Amino acid sequence: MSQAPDAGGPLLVGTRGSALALAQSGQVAAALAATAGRGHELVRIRTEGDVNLGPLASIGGTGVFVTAVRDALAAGSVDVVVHSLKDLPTAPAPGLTLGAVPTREDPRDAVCARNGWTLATLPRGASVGTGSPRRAAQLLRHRPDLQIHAIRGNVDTRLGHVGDGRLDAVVLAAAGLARLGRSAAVTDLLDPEVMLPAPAQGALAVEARTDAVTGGSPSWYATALATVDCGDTRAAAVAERSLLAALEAGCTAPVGAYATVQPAPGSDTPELVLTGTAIALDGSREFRGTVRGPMDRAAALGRDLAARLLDDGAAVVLAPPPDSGPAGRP
Ligand SMILES: NCc1[nH]cc(CCC(=O)O)c1CC(=O)O
Repeated sequence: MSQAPDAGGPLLVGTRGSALALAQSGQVAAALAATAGRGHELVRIRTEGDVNLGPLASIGGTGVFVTAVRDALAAGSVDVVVHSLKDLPTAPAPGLTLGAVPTREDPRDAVCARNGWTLATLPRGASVGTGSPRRAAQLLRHRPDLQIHAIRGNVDTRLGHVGDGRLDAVVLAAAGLARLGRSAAVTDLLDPEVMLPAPAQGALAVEARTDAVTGGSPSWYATALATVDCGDTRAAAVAERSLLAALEAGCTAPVGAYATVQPAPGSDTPELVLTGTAIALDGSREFRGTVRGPMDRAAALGRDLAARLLDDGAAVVLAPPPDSGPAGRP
Protein backbone atom coordinates (compact mmCIF):
# COMPACT_ATOMS: atom_id res chain seq x y z
CA MET A 1 0.00 0.00 0.00
CA SER A 2 2.97 2.29 -0.33
CA GLN A 3 2.62 3.70 -3.82
CA ALA A 4 0.14 5.62 -5.86
CA PRO A 5 -2.88 3.60 -6.89
CA ASP A 6 -2.44 1.61 -10.12
CA ALA A 7 -3.00 3.49 -13.30
CA GLY A 8 -5.83 1.85 -15.15
CA GLY A 9 -8.76 1.20 -12.86
CA PRO A 10 -11.17 3.91 -11.81
CA LEU A 11 -10.16 6.37 -9.11
CA LEU A 12 -11.89 5.24 -5.92
CA VAL A 13 -13.17 8.25 -3.99
CA GLY A 14 -14.40 7.70 -0.44
CA THR A 15 -17.17 9.90 0.92
CA ARG A 16 -19.95 10.07 3.46
CA GLY A 17 -23.30 9.16 2.03
CA SER A 18 -25.26 12.36 2.76
CA ALA A 19 -26.67 14.25 -0.20
CA LEU A 20 -24.25 17.12 0.47
CA ALA A 21 -21.23 14.82 0.76
CA LEU A 22 -22.17 12.97 -2.43
CA ALA A 23 -22.68 16.21 -4.35
CA GLN A 24 -19.35 17.71 -3.37
CA SER A 25 -17.39 14.48 -3.67
CA GLY A 26 -18.85 13.86 -7.10
CA GLN A 27 -17.67 17.26 -8.32
CA VAL A 28 -14.12 16.80 -7.00
CA ALA A 29 -13.91 13.18 -8.13
CA ALA A 30 -14.87 14.16 -11.68
CA ALA A 31 -12.19 16.88 -11.77
CA LEU A 32 -9.51 14.57 -10.36
CA ALA A 33 -10.41 11.71 -12.66
CA ALA A 34 -10.48 13.99 -15.71
CA THR A 35 -6.93 15.26 -15.09
CA ALA A 36 -5.81 11.69 -14.58
CA GLY A 37 -7.60 10.54 -17.74
CA ARG A 38 -9.54 7.76 -16.03
CA GLY A 39 -12.92 6.98 -14.61
CA HIS A 40 -14.01 7.34 -11.00
CA GLU A 41 -16.26 5.64 -8.54
CA LEU A 42 -17.74 7.09 -5.34
CA VAL A 43 -17.52 4.73 -2.38
CA ARG A 44 -20.00 5.63 0.36
CA ILE A 45 -18.83 5.22 3.92
CA ARG A 46 -21.25 5.28 6.83
CA THR A 47 -20.02 7.19 9.88
CA GLU A 48 -21.08 7.35 13.50
CA GLY A 49 -22.23 10.95 12.93
CA ASP A 50 -24.71 9.78 10.28
CA VAL A 51 -26.11 7.00 12.42
CA ASN A 52 -26.38 8.71 15.79
CA LEU A 53 -28.43 11.91 15.73
CA GLY A 54 -27.74 12.96 19.31
CA PRO A 55 -26.16 16.35 20.00
CA LEU A 56 -22.70 16.37 18.42
CA ALA A 57 -21.01 17.43 21.63
CA SER A 58 -22.20 14.31 23.41
CA ILE A 59 -21.27 11.80 20.69
CA GLY A 60 -17.67 12.89 20.30
CA GLY A 61 -17.70 16.09 18.26
CA THR A 62 -17.13 16.44 14.54
CA GLY A 63 -14.56 13.73 14.50
CA VAL A 64 -17.57 11.41 14.31
CA PHE A 65 -18.08 12.30 10.64
CA VAL A 66 -14.50 11.70 9.72
CA THR A 67 -13.07 8.63 11.45
CA ALA A 68 -14.63 5.87 9.34
CA VAL A 69 -13.85 7.73 6.11
CA ARG A 70 -10.21 8.14 7.11
CA ASP A 71 -9.98 4.49 8.13
CA ALA A 72 -11.05 3.40 4.64
CA LEU A 73 -8.34 5.61 3.11
CA ALA A 74 -5.63 4.40 5.49
CA ALA A 75 -6.59 0.79 4.78
CA GLY A 76 -6.26 1.34 1.03
CA SER A 77 -9.86 0.53 0.15
CA VAL A 78 -10.15 3.95 -1.53
CA ASP A 79 -7.56 6.20 -3.25
CA VAL A 80 -8.66 9.56 -1.83
CA VAL A 81 -11.45 10.85 0.40
CA VAL A 82 -13.33 14.14 0.20
CA HIS A 83 -14.51 16.03 3.27
CA SER A 84 -15.87 19.47 4.06
CA LEU A 85 -12.66 21.03 5.34
CA LYS A 86 -14.49 22.72 8.20
CA ASP A 87 -15.50 19.28 9.52
CA LEU A 88 -11.92 17.99 9.55
CA PRO A 89 -10.31 18.00 13.02
CA THR A 90 -7.27 20.29 13.16
CA ALA A 91 -5.02 17.53 14.54
CA PRO A 92 -3.09 15.79 11.73
CA ALA A 93 -3.98 12.17 10.97
CA PRO A 94 -0.93 9.87 10.94
CA GLY A 95 -0.10 8.63 7.45
CA LEU A 96 -2.60 10.97 5.75
CA THR A 97 -2.10 14.33 4.12
CA LEU A 98 -4.18 17.17 2.78
CA GLY A 99 -3.64 16.26 -0.87
CA ALA A 100 -5.66 19.12 -2.34
CA VAL A 101 -7.84 22.04 -1.32
CA PRO A 102 -9.95 22.99 -4.35
CA THR A 103 -11.13 26.57 -4.95
CA ARG A 104 -13.48 27.64 -2.21
CA GLU A 105 -17.20 28.18 -2.69
CA ASP A 106 -19.00 31.11 -1.06
CA PRO A 107 -17.77 31.03 2.57
CA ARG A 108 -20.73 32.98 3.99
CA ASP A 109 -23.53 31.87 6.25
CA ALA A 110 -27.02 32.21 4.83
CA VAL A 111 -30.34 33.00 6.48
CA CYS A 112 -33.22 31.01 5.00
CA ALA A 113 -36.36 32.62 6.37
CA ARG A 114 -40.11 32.69 5.83
CA ASN A 115 -41.53 35.72 4.02
CA GLY A 116 -38.17 36.71 2.55
CA TRP A 117 -37.03 38.05 5.91
CA THR A 118 -33.40 39.09 6.38
CA LEU A 119 -31.47 39.16 9.64
CA ALA A 120 -32.42 42.83 9.93
CA THR A 121 -36.13 42.41 9.11
CA LEU A 122 -36.95 39.22 11.07
CA PRO A 123 -39.78 40.13 13.46
CA ARG A 124 -38.97 40.75 17.13
CA GLY A 125 -38.54 37.47 19.00
CA ALA A 126 -38.47 35.40 15.78
CA SER A 127 -37.46 31.74 16.13
CA VAL A 128 -34.19 30.81 14.40
CA GLY A 129 -32.80 27.29 14.15
CA THR A 130 -29.11 26.46 14.31
CA GLY A 131 -27.06 23.80 16.04
CA SER A 132 -23.92 25.90 15.88
CA PRO A 133 -22.81 27.89 18.94
CA ARG A 134 -20.81 30.13 16.60
CA ARG A 135 -23.91 31.01 14.61
CA ALA A 136 -26.12 31.36 17.69
CA ALA A 137 -23.66 33.67 19.43
CA GLN A 138 -23.22 35.94 16.41
CA LEU A 139 -26.97 36.03 15.74
CA LEU A 140 -27.58 37.12 19.33
CA ARG A 141 -24.80 39.71 19.12
CA HIS A 142 -26.81 41.51 16.41
CA ARG A 143 -30.31 40.49 17.45
CA PRO A 144 -30.50 39.72 21.19
CA ASP A 145 -34.29 39.37 20.86
CA LEU A 146 -34.12 36.24 18.65
CA GLN A 147 -35.15 32.85 20.04
CA ILE A 148 -32.47 30.33 19.10
CA HIS A 149 -33.55 26.69 18.66
CA ALA A 150 -30.97 23.91 18.54
CA ILE A 151 -31.47 21.79 15.42
CA ARG A 152 -29.45 19.12 13.66
CA GLY A 153 -29.89 16.96 10.61
CA ASN A 154 -29.12 17.28 6.94
CA VAL A 155 -29.71 20.41 4.89
CA ASP A 156 -33.18 19.38 3.71
CA THR A 157 -34.28 18.49 7.23
CA ARG A 158 -33.17 21.90 8.45
CA LEU A 159 -34.86 23.77 5.60
CA GLY A 160 -37.97 21.72 6.36
CA HIS A 161 -38.29 23.44 9.76
CA VAL A 162 -38.95 26.68 7.90
CA GLY A 163 -41.00 25.14 5.10
CA ASP A 164 -43.52 23.71 7.56
CA GLY A 165 -43.62 26.85 9.72
CA ARG A 166 -42.09 25.38 12.90
CA LEU A 167 -39.34 28.01 12.75
CA ASP A 168 -39.14 31.47 11.19
CA ALA A 169 -35.61 30.92 9.88
CA VAL A 170 -32.59 28.66 9.84
CA VAL A 171 -28.95 29.57 9.21
CA LEU A 172 -26.88 27.32 6.95
CA ALA A 173 -23.64 27.53 4.99
CA ALA A 174 -24.22 29.13 1.58
CA ALA A 175 -21.75 26.65 0.06
CA GLY A 176 -23.71 23.60 1.12
CA LEU A 177 -26.95 25.07 -0.22
CA ALA A 178 -25.26 25.90 -3.52
CA ARG A 179 -23.80 22.41 -3.90
CA LEU A 180 -27.25 20.94 -3.35
CA GLY A 181 -28.93 23.35 -5.77
CA ARG A 182 -30.90 24.90 -2.90
CA SER A 183 -29.65 28.49 -3.11
CA ALA A 184 -33.18 29.69 -3.90
CA ALA A 185 -34.03 29.15 -0.20
CA VAL A 186 -31.57 31.87 0.85
CA THR A 187 -33.14 35.17 1.92
CA ASP A 188 -30.00 36.86 3.34
CA LEU A 189 -26.30 36.20 2.74
CA LEU A 190 -24.49 37.35 5.86
CA ASP A 191 -21.42 39.45 5.29
CA PRO A 192 -18.41 38.14 7.27
CA GLU A 193 -18.49 41.49 9.11
CA VAL A 194 -21.85 40.41 10.54
CA MET A 195 -21.16 36.69 10.90
CA LEU A 196 -17.67 35.26 10.61
CA PRO A 197 -17.85 31.81 9.01
CA ALA A 198 -16.49 28.65 10.60
CA PRO A 199 -12.80 28.16 9.84
CA ALA A 200 -12.55 26.76 6.28
CA GLN A 201 -16.29 26.97 5.66
CA GLY A 202 -17.03 26.52 1.97
CA ALA A 203 -13.74 24.71 1.30
CA LEU A 204 -13.28 21.01 0.57
CA ALA A 205 -10.43 18.76 1.62
CA VAL A 206 -9.12 15.96 -0.56
CA GLU A 207 -7.20 13.68 1.78
CA ALA A 208 -4.65 11.23 0.45
CA ARG A 209 -2.20 8.71 1.88
CA THR A 210 1.11 10.47 2.47
CA ASP A 211 3.19 7.64 1.01
CA ALA A 212 1.12 7.60 -2.16
CA VAL A 213 1.77 11.30 -2.76
CA THR A 214 5.45 11.40 -1.85
CA GLY A 215 6.61 7.84 -2.43
CA GLY A 216 8.33 6.71 -5.60
CA SER A 217 8.25 8.50 -8.93
CA PRO A 218 6.02 11.54 -9.36
CA SER A 219 2.77 9.75 -9.98
CA TRP A 220 -0.35 10.61 -11.96
CA TYR A 221 -1.97 10.67 -8.54
CA ALA A 222 0.19 13.49 -7.15
CA THR A 223 -0.21 15.39 -10.41
CA ALA A 224 -3.99 15.12 -10.35
CA LEU A 225 -4.09 16.35 -6.75
CA ALA A 226 -1.84 19.31 -7.56
CA THR A 227 -4.09 20.22 -10.50
CA VAL A 228 -7.24 20.60 -8.38
CA ASP A 229 -5.41 22.39 -5.53
CA CYS A 230 -5.98 26.15 -5.13
CA GLY A 231 -3.08 27.88 -3.37
CA ASP A 232 -5.11 30.88 -2.18
CA THR A 233 -7.86 28.71 -0.72
CA ARG A 234 -5.33 26.44 0.96
CA ALA A 235 -3.44 29.35 2.53
CA ALA A 236 -6.67 30.97 3.79
CA ALA A 237 -7.94 27.69 5.22
CA VAL A 238 -4.59 26.94 6.88
CA ALA A 239 -4.62 30.37 8.57
CA GLU A 240 -8.21 29.96 9.76
CA ARG A 241 -7.69 26.43 11.04
CA SER A 242 -4.45 27.33 12.73
CA LEU A 243 -6.31 30.04 14.68
CA LEU A 244 -8.86 27.45 15.79
CA ALA A 245 -6.17 24.96 16.79
CA ALA A 246 -4.14 27.55 18.69
CA LEU A 247 -7.24 28.63 20.63
CA GLU A 248 -7.52 24.95 21.54
CA ALA A 249 -11.15 25.31 20.66
CA GLY A 250 -13.13 22.42 19.26
CA CYS A 251 -15.84 23.26 16.87
CA THR A 252 -18.58 23.49 19.41
CA ALA A 253 -16.65 26.59 20.53
CA PRO A 254 -18.02 29.85 19.23
CA VAL A 255 -15.05 30.69 17.02
CA GLY A 256 -15.32 32.29 13.60
CA ALA A 257 -12.50 33.03 11.17
CA TYR A 258 -12.13 34.28 7.64
CA ALA A 259 -9.00 34.93 5.60
CA THR A 260 -8.69 36.47 2.16
CA VAL A 261 -5.77 37.05 -0.18
CA GLN A 262 -5.27 40.74 -1.01
CA PRO A 263 -2.47 42.89 -2.42
CA ALA A 264 -0.26 44.15 0.41
CA PRO A 265 -0.72 47.90 0.95
CA GLY A 266 1.39 49.84 -1.55
CA SER A 267 2.52 46.75 -3.45
CA ASP A 268 1.36 44.02 -5.78
CA THR A 269 2.50 41.18 -3.57
CA PRO A 270 -0.46 39.15 -2.36
CA GLU A 271 -0.82 38.72 1.38
CA LEU A 272 -3.24 37.03 3.74
CA VAL A 273 -5.67 39.05 5.82
CA LEU A 274 -7.14 36.97 8.63
CA THR A 275 -10.00 38.06 10.91
CA GLY A 276 -11.09 35.93 13.83
CA THR A 277 -13.54 36.06 16.67
CA ALA A 278 -14.22 34.22 19.91
CA ILE A 279 -17.64 35.12 21.22
CA ALA A 280 -19.71 34.35 24.31
CA LEU A 281 -22.57 31.92 23.63
CA ASP A 282 -25.16 34.62 24.38
CA GLY A 283 -23.34 37.18 22.24
CA SER A 284 -22.66 39.40 25.24
CA ARG A 285 -18.86 39.52 24.84
CA GLU A 286 -16.66 39.29 21.81
CA PHE A 287 -12.89 39.09 21.24
CA ARG A 288 -12.11 39.95 17.65
CA GLY A 289 -8.98 40.85 15.73
CA THR A 290 -7.32 41.03 12.30
CA VAL A 291 -3.76 40.19 11.28
CA ARG A 292 -2.04 40.35 7.89
CA GLY A 293 1.13 38.82 6.54
CA PRO A 294 2.83 36.81 3.80
CA MET A 295 1.04 33.82 2.28
CA ASP A 296 3.78 31.43 3.36
CA ARG A 297 3.19 32.38 7.00
CA ALA A 298 -0.43 31.23 6.98
CA ALA A 299 -0.14 28.91 9.98
CA ALA A 300 1.91 31.43 11.95
CA LEU A 301 -0.67 34.15 11.28
CA GLY A 302 -3.38 32.00 12.81
CA ARG A 303 -1.21 31.38 15.87
CA ASP A 304 -0.37 35.10 16.13
CA LEU A 305 -4.03 36.08 16.10
CA ALA A 306 -4.88 33.38 18.64
CA ALA A 307 -2.15 34.67 20.96
CA ARG A 308 -3.53 38.18 20.64
CA LEU A 309 -7.12 37.14 21.34
CA LEU A 310 -6.00 35.07 24.35
CA ASP A 311 -3.96 38.04 25.55
CA ASP A 312 -7.13 40.12 25.38
CA GLY A 313 -8.88 37.55 27.62
CA ALA A 314 -10.68 35.33 25.09
CA ALA A 315 -10.26 32.27 27.34
CA VAL A 316 -13.36 33.34 29.29
CA VAL A 317 -15.59 32.69 26.28
CA LEU A 318 -13.78 29.51 25.19
CA ALA A 319 -14.09 27.53 28.42
CA PRO A 320 -16.70 24.83 27.82
CA PRO A 321 -19.71 24.89 30.16
CA PRO A 322 -19.10 22.52 33.13
CA ASP A 323 -21.43 19.70 32.04
CA SER A 324 -20.72 19.66 28.29
CA GLY A 325 -19.29 16.61 26.58
CA PRO A 326 -16.02 16.46 24.64
CA ALA A 327 -15.40 19.37 22.29
CA GLY A 328 -16.61 18.85 18.76
CA ARG A 329 -18.33 21.03 16.16
CA PRO A 330 -21.08 21.66 13.69
N1 LIG B 1 -21.72 21.27 9.77
C1 LIG B 1 -22.08 20.45 8.65
C2 LIG B 1 -21.59 21.02 7.37
N2 LIG B 1 -20.35 20.76 6.93
C3 LIG B 1 -20.18 21.48 5.76
C4 LIG B 1 -21.34 22.17 5.49
C5 LIG B 1 -21.59 23.10 4.37
C6 LIG B 1 -20.52 23.27 3.35
C7 LIG B 1 -19.25 23.90 3.81
O1 LIG B 1 -19.18 24.66 4.78
O2 LIG B 1 -18.24 23.65 3.13
C8 LIG B 1 -22.26 21.86 6.48
C9 LIG B 1 -23.65 22.34 6.57
C10 LIG B 1 -23.79 23.71 7.16
O3 LIG B 1 -22.95 24.11 7.99
O4 LIG B 1 -24.77 24.39 6.85
